[in-house]
Amino acid sequence: MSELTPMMRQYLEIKADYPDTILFFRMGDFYEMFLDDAVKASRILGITLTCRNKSSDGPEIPLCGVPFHSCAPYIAKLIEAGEKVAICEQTEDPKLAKGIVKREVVKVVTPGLVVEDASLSPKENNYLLALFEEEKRFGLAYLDLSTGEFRITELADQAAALAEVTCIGPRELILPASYRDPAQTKALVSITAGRALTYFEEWVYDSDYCKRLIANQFKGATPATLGCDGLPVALLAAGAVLHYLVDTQKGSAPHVTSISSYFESEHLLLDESTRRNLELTATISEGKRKGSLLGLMDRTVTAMGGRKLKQWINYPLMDLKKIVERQDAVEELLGQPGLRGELRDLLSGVYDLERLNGRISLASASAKDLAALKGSLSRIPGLKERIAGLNAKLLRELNAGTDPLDDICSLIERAIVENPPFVLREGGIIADGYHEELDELRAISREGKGFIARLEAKEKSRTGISSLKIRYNKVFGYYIEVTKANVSAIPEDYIRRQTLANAERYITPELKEYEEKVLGAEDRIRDLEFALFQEVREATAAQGERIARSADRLATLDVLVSLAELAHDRGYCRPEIHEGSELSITEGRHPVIEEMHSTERFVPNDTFLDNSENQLIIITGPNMAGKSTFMRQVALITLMAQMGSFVPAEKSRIPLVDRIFTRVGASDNIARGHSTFMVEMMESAAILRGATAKSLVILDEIGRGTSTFDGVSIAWAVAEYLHDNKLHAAKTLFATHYHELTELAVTRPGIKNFNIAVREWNERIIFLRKIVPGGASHSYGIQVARLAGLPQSVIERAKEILLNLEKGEYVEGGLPRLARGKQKSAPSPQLSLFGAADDQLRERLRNVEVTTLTPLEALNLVDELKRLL
Ligand SMILES: Nc1ncnc2c1ncn2[C@@H]1O[C@H](COP(=O)(O)OP(=O)(O)OP(=O)(O)O)[C@@H](O)[C@H]1O
Repeated sequence: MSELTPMMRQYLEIKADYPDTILFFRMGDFYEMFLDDAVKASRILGITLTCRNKSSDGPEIPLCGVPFHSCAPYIAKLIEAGEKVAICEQTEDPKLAKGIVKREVVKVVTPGLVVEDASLSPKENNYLLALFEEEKRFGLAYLDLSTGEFRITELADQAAALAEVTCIGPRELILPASYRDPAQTKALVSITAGRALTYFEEWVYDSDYCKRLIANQFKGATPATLGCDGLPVALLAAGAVLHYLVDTQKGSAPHVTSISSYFESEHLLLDESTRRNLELTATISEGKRKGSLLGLMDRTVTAMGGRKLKQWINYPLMDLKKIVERQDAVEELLGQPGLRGELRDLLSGVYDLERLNGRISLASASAKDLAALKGSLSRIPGLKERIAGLNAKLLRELNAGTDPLDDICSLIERAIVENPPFVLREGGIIADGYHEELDELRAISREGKGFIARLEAKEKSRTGISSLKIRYNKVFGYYIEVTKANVSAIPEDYIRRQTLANAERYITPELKEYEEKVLGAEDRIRDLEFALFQEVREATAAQGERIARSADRLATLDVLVSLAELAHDRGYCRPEIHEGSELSITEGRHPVIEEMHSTERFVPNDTFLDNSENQLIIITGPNMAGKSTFMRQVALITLMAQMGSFVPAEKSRIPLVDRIFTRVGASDNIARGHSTFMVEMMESAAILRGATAKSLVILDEIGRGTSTFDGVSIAWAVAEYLHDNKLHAAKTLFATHYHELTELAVTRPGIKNFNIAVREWNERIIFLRKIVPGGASHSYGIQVARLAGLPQSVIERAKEILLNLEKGEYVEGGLPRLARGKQKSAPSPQLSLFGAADDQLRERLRNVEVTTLTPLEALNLVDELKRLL
């Protein structure tokens, strides 16, 4: 330390308090970074790394910097890379400072707490989430600082908590310090990977401290007045979020005005793999919005609407009344295409009010933001007028609850010019007529400028120098410039200030007097304008809660219009939601695949499921026939129905479903240390544990990740369990290539067989895509392999092997192949595991010559038959 300059000592002292951030250390017009920070930041930002003290005796110090007036993109880039940035400002005027200038960290920008547009995507929330665990309860609290939304919930097991975190998709996590333990770290890898992490010691999660933080943030509120006292563990997590907020934002975040809590039971539950498998908000292959259900459904025109729609997809409702209210609104809007167009036009001029509100509260909004707020609010009266005549309850409530915020609109209208500049301290923001003193100063400034123009003319004629000019620069202020050739003609009262190669610059007392007046006025104008702007911003911030409420209503309106637009474009029907058990879909389609299909017409299919005779449907059929598509479409239609959306079908009756489970495809998770088959079995186990009679279960080829015999046995037992165990008897769609499973329908009354029809033609198959009753007998795997382009020689060889396997089956039993040949009318040329023993019994009996049988032979025969059986 002793070798260091006082400034570096100050830097290191401040840095010690912010070890896991990159410290932006303000020095004049730059933010400088030193040492390890400089090395890391220069790499991420692609800027030059230099060295301080290179020539002197002291230690070499790596250094890099970014200009303070254009630091935003640099900060955004560091945040994007998952770093946190502490902004350290000079907190006293360097001109007045004795010794080293005082400096302080004024805020820490972190990935979970950014509010600048450059670091956010419009239709995605940006959450900071705290997870806390106490007595086997898992509390989650998450905040989007950019919009002020703060939600908490509590879950009873770790898997559900992790699934919820994945669904929320926070950018940054706060975890208890005990989670640094390697065992915990491993268990949490699914949520921690790729996210910024902060660990808090136990004292932060203290109930009294939490109550104090809540009272501070929410103006004296208590957990009870916020309606959150039923979620004690989640509240402690909320405390951690507030603690972090105080720590990083230094000031307050007044637009965070309440906490809303929710319970698992309020929503149709979807576990992590189901969300992924059904590609609700992102595709499996590329993780993109496009191609997902959200991508298809999103016809919103505001960023707020886009975020809300995502929430509706992630949290379908369980409350019949609320679903019907949404449906009523969608139906009414669907019936009025002209009105819908007008509403969309008006809404598309509404900026992201939630984020504007956030920036206004955090005092980071520019005058442009205020103008955008005014422009957006000015759309509200038109919107209200247009929905005023509608009948649906939700629309009437939306209308009543949307505050046009006239007072804010007219304040901004009066105070801020039409098209204000982005920079705040250069003036040009406040409108004429808003403030008397400002108007006077502006008059002086204008007049002063006019005076200078007149003075220039006067001096030209006095000196006879026609090229004489009065100019201005930052160093000398106003001056008179005369070319070298005319210098002899200058009057005596000219005072020389500067000599250039071919000109001289002068001032006169008269010029300086006016300069003072003009420049003094301009300085004052700039200061006054900034102060007035801050006043307007503060007055607007004080109405943050009202702005937030209106913003929420407009977002809902946008989503409802979007759902109506979708229903209109794609010809959807209104599902009848009911509390019973029957799920019936007529001519249902897969919403995403039908839209992607441009060449092949999407073939609609019917579905009927209930909790008695059609509880579990075994679906067989060739590869590529459309089994997965069919099952997913049933799940998606159910989910869309519970969101309040219309659905891709001619007609549908959907029971309230408490959970949708899917076990689809081979998704392995090597990162979590599980093989493909292990994941498959873990997901199946979770389904058997969690499914209820009100659930919908989609099982796509379970058991295929292991040997055929093991696979069939597991699939068989799982189907039986879901049928026999009434507590877990969920409505189930079960696709399989194990045709043996079709036999379950014989003994189990709730199990039915369906298959997806194909037609054979010249050794090829034609997919009809129609689901029909009965089991299939053939997988046509080899034909599909041929379609996929497997070499002809491989296809031929596969056919030979298949034939041998089929024949070999019967030879192994020791029975004559000829007899088997006569049996050819038997339904299945497919390798039949369970049919073999039956066939052998039958063959054996058929060959018995009863008339010549001795009693002993008869006895032996019975014994043999029993053994065969
Ligand atoms: N009803 C339909 N109408 C038109 N095309 C369809 C339909 N259903 C499925 N398809 C098309 O068939 C393709 C294969 O469907 P899907 O993956 O559902 O078959 P599968 O029977 O599950 O196959 P596998 O047994 O090989 O997994 C889909 O990608 C889709 O393009």
